[in-house]
Amino acid sequence: MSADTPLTKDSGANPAVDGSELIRFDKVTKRFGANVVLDDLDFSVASGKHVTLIGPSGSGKTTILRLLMTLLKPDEGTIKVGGEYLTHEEKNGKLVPAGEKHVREVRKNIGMVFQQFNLFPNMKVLRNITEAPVTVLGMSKDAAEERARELLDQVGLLEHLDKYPGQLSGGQQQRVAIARALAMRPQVLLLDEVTSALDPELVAGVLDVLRDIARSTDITMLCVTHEMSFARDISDQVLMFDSGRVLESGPPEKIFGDPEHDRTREFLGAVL
Ligand SMILES: Nc1ncnc2c1ncn2[C@@H]1O[C@H](COP(=O)(O)OP(=O)(O)OP(=O)(O)O)[C@@H](O)[C@H]1O
Repeated sequence: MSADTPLTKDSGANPAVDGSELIRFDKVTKRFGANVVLDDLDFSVASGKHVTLIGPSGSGKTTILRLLMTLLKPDEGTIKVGGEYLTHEEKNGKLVPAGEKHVREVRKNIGMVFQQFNLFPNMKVLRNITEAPVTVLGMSKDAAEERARELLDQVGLLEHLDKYPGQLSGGQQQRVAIARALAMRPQVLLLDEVTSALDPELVAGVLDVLRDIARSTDITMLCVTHEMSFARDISDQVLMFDSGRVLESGPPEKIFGDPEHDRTREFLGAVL
């Protein structure tokens, strides 16, 4: 299957690239009061692919990531990750709202990096990374520390493992946050505008780390970004959102080079 397999419901089935579909939104609607933020949304992401969500402010991109992190619940529809319902579980042949234990299990497959880093300020860098693997996955402290060192090396921060987050620049903190997310060995990494809180001179270092991860691992990435050249570099697929729906999708060269919709052209004209 080629990387330009369409993802919208209007374009029919979306078989996964390697046969496995990692994320599936099925008729998902999310409202905040009268504001319909996601409108009967269908889309899926194939395992190992890097998918970027673009679109105007308020079009629902971050809401999608927050639903996947179970920070929000859909009003209608279902979400599956790795073939398991995130929003529901099957009991006695019936689909019922998911319980906490089920949600925790499915969510182990998902890592997220937030705009604001969200590191634990009172823990040193190494402990920030080992904490969840030890407490949630039950890894031994030694194994977790070995893995944390490998990851810190990968994000170029090995010499800072004994510092507190407050002693690091924003860009360095964000690279620690990336290492922390990867330490849980998630199948999918969610990236929510991870450079938008950074001083401009720190952006490139973080994006380089993510480019390296995209190139060197088989992790699935779902990324919300306003960094269009980064999106062009790492994406197998770009989804253009408008008013809570996928307006169009395709490989970056198509979306950035020859979009179908005027609305996409206008949006890209404003941000590029
Ligand atoms: N907790 C909330 N309560 C009420 N409204 C919300 C909440 N979270 C998001 N919204 C609204 O949902 C809509 C979509 O927000 P979302 O953050 O998903 O958009 P976005 O496409 O990521 O925008 P941006 O590019 O500006 O981050 C917006 O109108 C926003 O005001």
